[in-house]
Amino acid sequence: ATRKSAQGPAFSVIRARLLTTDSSNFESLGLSKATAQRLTTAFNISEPTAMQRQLIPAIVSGKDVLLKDITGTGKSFAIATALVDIREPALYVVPNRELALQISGWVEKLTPDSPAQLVIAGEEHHTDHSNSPLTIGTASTMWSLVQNGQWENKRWKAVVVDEADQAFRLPGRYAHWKKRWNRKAHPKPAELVLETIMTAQASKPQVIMSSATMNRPLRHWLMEKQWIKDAVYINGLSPASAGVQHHCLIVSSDQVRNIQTQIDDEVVVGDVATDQDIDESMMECLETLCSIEPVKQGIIFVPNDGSFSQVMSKLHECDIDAIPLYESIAHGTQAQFYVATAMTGRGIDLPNISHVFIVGLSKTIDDYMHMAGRLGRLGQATDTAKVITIARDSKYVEAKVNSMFKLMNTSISMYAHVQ
Ligand SMILES: Nc1ncnc2c1ncn2[C@@H]1O[C@H](COP(=O)(O)OP(=O)(O)OP(=O)(O)O)[C@@H](O)[C@H]1O
Repeated sequence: ATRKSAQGPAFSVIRARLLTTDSSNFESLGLSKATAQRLTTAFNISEPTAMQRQLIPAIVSGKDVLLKDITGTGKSFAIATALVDIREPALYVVPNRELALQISGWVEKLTPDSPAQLVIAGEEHHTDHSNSPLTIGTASTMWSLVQNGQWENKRWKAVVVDEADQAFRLPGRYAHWKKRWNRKAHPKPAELVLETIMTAQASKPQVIMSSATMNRPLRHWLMEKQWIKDAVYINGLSPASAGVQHHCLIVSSDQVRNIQTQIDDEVVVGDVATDQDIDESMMECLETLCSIEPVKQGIIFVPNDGSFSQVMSKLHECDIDAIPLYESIAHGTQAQFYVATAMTGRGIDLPNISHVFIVGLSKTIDDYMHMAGRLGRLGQATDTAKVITIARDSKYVEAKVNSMFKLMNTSISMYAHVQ
């Protein structure tokens, strides 16, 4: 189907559910026999998902791609696989070094003789694989290389921006004009890196933008910039993961209670304002949840880097086995709990996660979806999977959380052990 957009050029809309052709293996999608075999031997993966059946041929065709599908459907994995198979200079921009390391781990398993070049902060990652076709890194580190005159433009055949909404962080529809001006005056590193590439190259590279939460304004902004032209738009529409329970506990100094869901229909739109501190009552609630819940492995999301050490030391004081998420990704260290922020946990895929704890209100709905999206990936059995938010009792907390869940079309379940 082809749809004419009022604000941008025409682009193809392909919906995974409309698929009719036979595309039940990776070779039939355009990947080489060697890559298809490697997927089976190294990952035990032989059948593409519905979304991947659209995505891989689109990448192989060399067209620009806009990709949206729910979290955990194999977007990053399929993009990396296709780029490895194409073997031409490709740049893969990610929001955090954790995701860069995860993807480069996949690449190493796919092509042990040609590991990706990493462009991320941290001396320990500075291994020279500059002859490798694939470069993976964070926009902030790439931009500092550009500024220091150390950036090597390779005449990229393809440029990927994963978690594109996070990379460009356009102001929301209801953002104050000051915020809009500020955003214009201070472009994000991903924007600066793409400008650098587009200016340096005579022919535009293929551009692939992906995110579970890529909205229409972002798509139009990308087309206005002319970074995306005549793109294949893949809206995966995978069914939301069934079985994940969402709870929200409201904590004050003298009680922990379930959120009230029957409240006046007050809709709070736009970014949810959040209080960034974690107080003693919230920490106690977290500690209790960590001990009473049957957690196989859990991710604890904290509001910011400042809360990190506070949460880590409290968990250690209580003998709870917790480490920063980065340590697990970078060094393969295993623990029962991993601590992350919304930013450092974006896109991370860990197979055994049974619980997500979000301490403090999510800043935005998108943040919530990405944090909760560490669970129920690719239809894993999720009958005990839980996302539990621990929010401080404050004036509009009920209205904010309820309107957020309403907009996500997700229901909040009552948590059994409290009133
Ligand atoms: N066709 C497939 N069959 C089985 N497993 C797959 C397939 N494709 C990818 N996977 C696995 O699915 C997991 C999730 O993949 P990935 O992290 O790429 O998802 P994502 O859609 O990018 O997630 P997010 O939106 O959270 O960034 C990975 O562990 C990967 O090995």
